Amino acid sequence: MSTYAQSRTRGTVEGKPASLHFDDDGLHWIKGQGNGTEWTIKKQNIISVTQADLLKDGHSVLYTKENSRGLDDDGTSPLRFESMRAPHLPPRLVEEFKPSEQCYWVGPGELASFVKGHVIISTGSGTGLASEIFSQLVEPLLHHLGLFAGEHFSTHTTDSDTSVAKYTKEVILPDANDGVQQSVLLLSGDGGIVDIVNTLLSEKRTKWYTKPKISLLPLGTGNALTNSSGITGDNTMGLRTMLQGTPKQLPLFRATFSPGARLLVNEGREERPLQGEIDGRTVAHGAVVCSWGHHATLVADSDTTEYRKFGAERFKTAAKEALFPSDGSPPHAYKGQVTVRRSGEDDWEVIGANEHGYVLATFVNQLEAGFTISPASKPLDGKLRLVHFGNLNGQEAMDVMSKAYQEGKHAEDERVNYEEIEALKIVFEEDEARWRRVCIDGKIVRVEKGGWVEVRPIGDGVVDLVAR
Ligand SMILES: Nc1ncnc2c1ncn2[C@@H]1O[C@H](COP(=O)(O)OP(=O)(O)OP(=O)(O)O)[C@@H](O)[C@H]1O
Repeated sequence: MSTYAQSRTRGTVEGKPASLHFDDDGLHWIKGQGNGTEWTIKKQNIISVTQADLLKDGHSVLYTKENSRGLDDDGTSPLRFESMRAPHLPPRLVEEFKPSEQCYWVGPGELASFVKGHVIISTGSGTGLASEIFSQLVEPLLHHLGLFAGEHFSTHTTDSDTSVAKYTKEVILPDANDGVQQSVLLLSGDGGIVDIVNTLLSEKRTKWYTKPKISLLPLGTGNALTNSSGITGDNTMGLRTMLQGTPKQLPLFRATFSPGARLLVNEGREERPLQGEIDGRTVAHGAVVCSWGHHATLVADSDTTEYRKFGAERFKTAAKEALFPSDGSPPHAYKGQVTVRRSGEDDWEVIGANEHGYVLATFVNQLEAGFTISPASKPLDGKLRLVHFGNLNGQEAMDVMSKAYQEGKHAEDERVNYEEIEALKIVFEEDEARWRRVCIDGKIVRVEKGGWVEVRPIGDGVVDLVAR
């Protein structure tokens, strides 16, 4: 007798007799007496297994299915939602994909009486697919779970780069300050989280303040947070983690700037004052990265409508342009003084000479899927790590950066300083403004001539991130 025959479970699929089998590859079933075609739902596509309401002992398998897409990515959601009613599922499958009882999005129950639900759809994130993915994948799932807009959650779709901050200030913060528990489903890249966190930290919080729980779906370009916090890694666009994950405090850093620092918006054409101020100093908060040099330049130069069409490729294209300028000149040598403070030490130590290529402090393991910038970083460990190299020529810099795509091998390269730090300070000695741009989680801050930035982790969190 085959292994399949020995391990199969007799049951039904959509009301018709079938024999089912679950293994590391997924859920397989054969209709009827067990000698027909085998059907499979791949394990990586399974979102969850829930109790089917019509059948007391029955279950539904909730999963994603690939949409066929045009070669030119025509704006269709890559995945759509599907479900399959099947009582008598293999017990291992039911156990492995049981949703968390603490999750608000599992369906209307006791939690719905005291938790408020919000869905934020960031239309400007990534390649602009958030609305489409909400309607083809997320909303059908929520409907299946018995959750409806207006009744169980409020929906907010962004129409500008200040939408998320405004919604946070006007809707989420007042309730958080009154001690109301809130679950936020955020369809965006890292930028959406940064907007929420900076708004919450720049306003007054009461002693009743209750941290909103955020489920982040990877709808941005790099999606550093989802790729580094165990939210992705399957083919459900973060929905499995939304239903099965646990809320964990999101570690944050504070970047304190000299007084002339300004946020650059609208493809760098406009500037705005920074939102945050603490003890009279200008600050910005982040959960991913603070950088200066090639990284900040390539993020800033590629944040245009034209570049955004390329998705994560935009970073590689902009990197080539930064390292091999079209006039044949070498890459820019960034002038300034970089110092770090290490754990248990009072003194600041100077890093490198006064010309730099790459200066980056991060909490996360990957800045985009497969680009392992900090191989020692564990999900949400809150440890700040420095990645630095000096003024290398274009080919050398490209060699070093390419190693980040080989599981973070650049960290072992002797040209790279890679270490855990407590704080980083940069004093800029550049005349030209474009070489004084700093990246904070994808946002760009330009510092004035002779200005500085200092970065360190902060102890208190303001949101929890649902992660694995
Ligand atoms: N309708 C809109 N018009 C203009 N800006 C928008 C709109 N919706 C969202 N935004 C802004 O666009 C930015 C998108 O950033 P986000 O980080 O979410 O995506 P990304 O940059 O593509 O991804 P990542 O940071 O993960 O690489 C955010 O700052 C957000 O405030």
